[in-house]
Amino acid sequence: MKVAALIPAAGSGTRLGLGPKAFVEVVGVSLLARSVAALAPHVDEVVVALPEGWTLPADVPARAIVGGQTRQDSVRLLLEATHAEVVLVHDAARPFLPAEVVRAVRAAAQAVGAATAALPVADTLVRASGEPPETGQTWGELTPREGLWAVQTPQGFRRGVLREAHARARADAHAATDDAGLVARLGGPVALVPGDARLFKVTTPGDLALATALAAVWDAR
Ligand SMILES: Nc1ccn([C@@H]2O[C@H](COP(=O)(O)OP(=O)(O)OP(=O)(O)O)[C@@H](O)[C@H]2O)c(=O)n1
Ligand SMILES: C[C@](O)(CO)[C@H](O)COP(=O)(O)O
Repeated sequence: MKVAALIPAAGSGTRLGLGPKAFVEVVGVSLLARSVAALAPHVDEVVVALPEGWTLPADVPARAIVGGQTRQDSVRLLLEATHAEVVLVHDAARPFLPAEVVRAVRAAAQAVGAATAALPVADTLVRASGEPPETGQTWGELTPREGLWAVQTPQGFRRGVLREAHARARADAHAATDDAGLVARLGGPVALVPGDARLFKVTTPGDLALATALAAVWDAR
């Protein structure tokens, strides 16, 4: 059974503020190169969605397409660019991807049809309320965290399952923040596979500082 890694990397990195985020380097290696290196040994091919006008560095073992306006568009275009039976969708912005998570998501996707890495929420959760001018947002309503998981990538799918979910979302003009949610929206089962704290998404300058510190340990493994 052919397996492809699909890497949405076409974002502009607005919150980080350093240009297209996939090309930002952590200790000399880009987020994209780190994500591709983590997935390539586990799959038959790696396909990456890049911002228009950007090219894949020669030492990154992948095939590139031009991404879309949103992450959801980029993943839909990636799905059209492969014939693999199973796909692993992984954010370029999550560079520290343990091999055991890749293996577990792949196995669950093959067994169930859809699976995602995720972690049980460990913090107290509250919905913020209002925007008072001087103090900012205030405590609104406490949200019980029991049973809540924070969703990561990789997310694995039988390709037909995810194609159908994207087609239906497009027909309904439905936007979602991830791909497993599109499958769940149609009533399909999605397995939750234990992720990893190191698999955080590099989103803000604070995350980049954390990534730089972690890279020293990660690269010495
Ligand atoms: N049109 C888009 C938007 C996002 N992504 C990718 O989806 C992943 C998660 O998106 P995010 O972390 O939000 O990245 P950006 O969109 O670049 O960040 P920002 O929202 O701060 O601009 C990233 O690997 C990003 O490159 C993509 O392929 N195509
Ligand atoms: C797919 C994702 O990483 C799962 O947590 C997340 O939803 C991406 O969100 P973003 O706003 O596109 O970064």
